[in-house]
Amino acid sequence: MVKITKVKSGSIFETKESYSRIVAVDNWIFVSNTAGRNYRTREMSDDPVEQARQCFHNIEGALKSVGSCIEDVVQSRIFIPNVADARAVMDYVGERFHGIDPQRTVTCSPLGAPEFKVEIEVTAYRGASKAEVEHIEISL
Ligand SMILES: N/C(=C/C=C/C(=O)O)C(=O)O
Repeated sequence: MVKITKVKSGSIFETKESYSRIVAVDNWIFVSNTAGRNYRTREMSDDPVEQARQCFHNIEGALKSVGSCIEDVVQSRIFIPNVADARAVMDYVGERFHGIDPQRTVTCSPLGAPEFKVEIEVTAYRGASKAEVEHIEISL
């Protein structure tokens, strides 16, 4: 029997707009597009890199709640509305994913409101961090 776990993490929108921070289907873990807001205090920095830091904090906490971790991430989608913020944000994201190397999509397109400078969505596979990984390098 498939096991499905749905996690709400404190964003007021999770209830208002009927979504989960995480839906875990057996070992596959789908994390919603996550803002750089502290959901408890409702504080959010104006600085895009600080927001990215908080996005990772939120995602890591959510993954932990289902027995997973950032090292289990296999896919990432980074949304940065302002192209001018992309270099700094992606340098930070690159540091955080160093050695994890998930699949990645980056897009510079509008988010729900102008104060959101970055949002991050990931997919993880519980236990991926402990799996044997074959690294292949090709030249295209
Ligand atoms: N994308 C999101 C926006 C939420 C903002 C907020 O709680 O103010 C999210 O993280 O779900």
